[in-house]
Amino acid sequence: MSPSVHALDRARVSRSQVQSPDRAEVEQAVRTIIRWTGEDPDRDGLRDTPARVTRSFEEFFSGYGQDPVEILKKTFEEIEGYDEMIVLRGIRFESHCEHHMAPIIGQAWVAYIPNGRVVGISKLARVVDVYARRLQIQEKMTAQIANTINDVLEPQGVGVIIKATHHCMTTRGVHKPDTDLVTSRMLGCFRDNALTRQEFLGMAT
Ligand SMILES: Nc1nc2c(ncn2[C@@H]2O[C@H](COP(=O)(O)OP(=O)(O)OP(=O)(O)O)[C@@H](O)[C@H]2O)c(=O)[nH]1
Ligand SMILES: [Zn+2]
Repeated sequence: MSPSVHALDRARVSRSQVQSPDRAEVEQAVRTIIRWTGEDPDRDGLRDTPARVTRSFEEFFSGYGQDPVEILKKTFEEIEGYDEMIVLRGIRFESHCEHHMAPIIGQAWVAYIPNGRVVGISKLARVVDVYARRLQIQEKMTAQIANTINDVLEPQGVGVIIKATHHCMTTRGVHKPDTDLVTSRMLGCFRDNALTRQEFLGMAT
C-alpha cells in the first residue's frame, strides 16, 4: 500500500471533502426508497421514518468524523519494562459492507507487543469502532486497524483477527446463515516469529 493511500485511510474524513448532502436531502432519499417499495411515506407509521433512518445512518457511519491516530496518541509510558503480549479479546463491533450497506456483525482480537509505549486498552476498542463505523470490507478494516496501531505505537509487532457474519450473505443473496468470515493481519514479530503468531492464534480461537 502506498504511503498516501495509507494516510488517507487513517484520517478523519471531513464531510466537506466528500461533498456531503444536507439532512433534508438524505431524508428525501429515504422517502423515495419508501415510495419505491410501494408504501405511502405519509401514513402514520412511516411519517417519521426518513428522519429516524437519517439519525441511524449518522450513528452507523460516525467513524468518518473520527481520527484513530488521535485516539491512540494518548499513550502511557511502559511500566517496569513490560514487553510481553497484550491482547484485547472478543471486541464486538457492528459495521456495514460497502457493497450492500448490510450489517457486518463480528468480533475483533487485537494484540501487540510494546516497544516502550503502551496504550489505554479502551483505545484499542475505540480504533476498532472508528473503522467499523465506515462502509467496509472486512479485509480492509482488518488491515487498517493493524496498520494504524503499528504506525502510532511503533510496537515490536501487531496482530489483528476479525471474525464476522455478513448479513449480505446470511439474509439475502446466497443465504448462507451459518457462515462467518475470518481475516487477520500480522505485522512485525507477529509476522516473523512463528511462536508469537501461534501464541496469539491460540488466545483468539
Ligand atoms: N472479500 C469480501 N467480499 C465481501 C465482503 N462483504 C461483502 N462481500 C462480497 O462482495 C461481493 C459483491 O458481489 P457482486 O456480485 O458485485 O454483488 P451481488 O450481485 O449483490 O452479489 P451476491 O452477494 O452474490 O448476490 C459479494 O460476493 C459479497 O459476498 C467483504 O468484507 N470482503
Ligand atoms: Zn455486502
